[in-house]
Amino acid sequence: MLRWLTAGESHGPALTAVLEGMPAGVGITTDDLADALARRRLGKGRGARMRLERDQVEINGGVRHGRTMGGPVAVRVANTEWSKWSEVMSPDPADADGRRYDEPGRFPDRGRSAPLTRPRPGHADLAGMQKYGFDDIRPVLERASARETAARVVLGEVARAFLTQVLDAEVLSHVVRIGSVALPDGLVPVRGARDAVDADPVRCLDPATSAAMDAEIDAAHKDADTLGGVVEVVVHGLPPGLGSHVHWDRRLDSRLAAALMGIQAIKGVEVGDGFTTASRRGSLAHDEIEGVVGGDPGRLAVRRITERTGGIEGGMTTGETLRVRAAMKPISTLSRPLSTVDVSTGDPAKAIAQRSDVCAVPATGVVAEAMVALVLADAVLEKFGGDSVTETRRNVESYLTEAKVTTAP
Ligand SMILES: Cc1cc2nc3c(=O)[nH]c(=O)nc-3n(C[C@H](O)[C@H](O)[C@H](O)COP(=O)(O)O)c2cc1C
Ligand SMILES: C=C(O[C@@H]1CC(C(=O)O)=C[C@@H](OP(=O)(O)O)[C@H]1O)C(=O)O
Repeated sequence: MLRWLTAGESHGPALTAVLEGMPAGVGITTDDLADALARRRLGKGRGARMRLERDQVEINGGVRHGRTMGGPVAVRVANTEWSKWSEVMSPDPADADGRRYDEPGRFPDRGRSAPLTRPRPGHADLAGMQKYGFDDIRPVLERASARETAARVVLGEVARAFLTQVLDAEVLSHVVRIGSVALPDGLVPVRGARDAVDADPVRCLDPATSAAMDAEIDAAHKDADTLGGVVEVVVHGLPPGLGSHVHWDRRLDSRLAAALMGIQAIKGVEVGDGFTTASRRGSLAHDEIEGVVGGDPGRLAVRRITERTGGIEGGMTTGETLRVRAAMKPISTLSRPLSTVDVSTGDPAKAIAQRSDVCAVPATGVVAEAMVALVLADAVLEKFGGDSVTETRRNVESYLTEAKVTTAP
């Protein structure tokens, strides 16, 4: 069983990520993690912070000479802008001279240390203040911020390496909607399409749609507004039988949905054709099955004729391409801020409006890949076990070799 945890604040010294349960022998390097973090910074619509800041990644445990050792993998992702925030976000109450950060007059111009009291509708600000009894939004926004997704992406990269090395599976994502602009139905990235998708400014497969999405972001930016959209994660190379129909929390679709919903600003999840399927008749909703000639003698090879169900039936992978979507709401920090209440006075006010992303949908695809990779790595270990990559791979091979019915590629 895989377990993972992240810690750290948006403007803190570093994020910390821990992944427990990864077998030994997974090939992973600091450069692999840095490349994954660089992908998360890509994409049109990100705010000034993405240009100013750099991720500094360091593996602090669980990996030796480029291979996992079976112990918890610990990673630190430092923030190069920390020096500008070291007083505001100091973990200790006083500096080296013993002067307290909360002493009256300590911050004459207040600046970043001034209490934030005008909660943004749509962010975690108000509910977080109410829940934890804060009179300042700062401690809420620091942890609610999607800066934390950098920590998930490094762990997801370890999971991705495991899936590649055990199954030759490939996890990739693409953007299928930004605001009102949608990719035409039926365009799904093939194996190996990741670099081409990443090279596009909005991580969209189709150049004409990409240009329209680009223009949509420019228009929202000009209007001091923000946008959401939809990302799709596609996984090639999974065997049938990950997850299970026998209990709600063993269903793979339930686990994927929870993981995707756990990403900041995700408000909807769809498996395969999901919501569209709900409007179809049964005769056009499912993937009919056919036998494939020319398979191994003595066993049956099958495939689905269409790809509507997204590669999951009964909470289990079918062996077809897995396809899940996540819908992201528009960013809630608007430079033309929404109405709110100043909680220090009770007066009507405009919400805090710091620099912010206009659209973070392309980056969210990379985060969604990480979450899907973690859930799938967990499901692979649940089904096949193994304390080393070699052992897990051997278990996969014997399952596939002995299967009476195989899913044809
Ligand atoms: C990659 C990414 C970047 C984001 N960037 C911003 C941002 O710049 N400004 C903002 O207000 N929200 C941003 N968000 C969304 C907030 O983090 C999110 O709305 C907030 O934590 C409240 O959670 P909820 O939307 O799930 O209710 C981003 C989300 C993601 C996934
Ligand atoms: C820092 C990241 O995203 C941040 C996520 C975020 C939010 O509210 O979620 C708000 C913005 O930060 P700030 O308010 O400091 O400008 C984004 O830049 C990142 O993705 O690395």
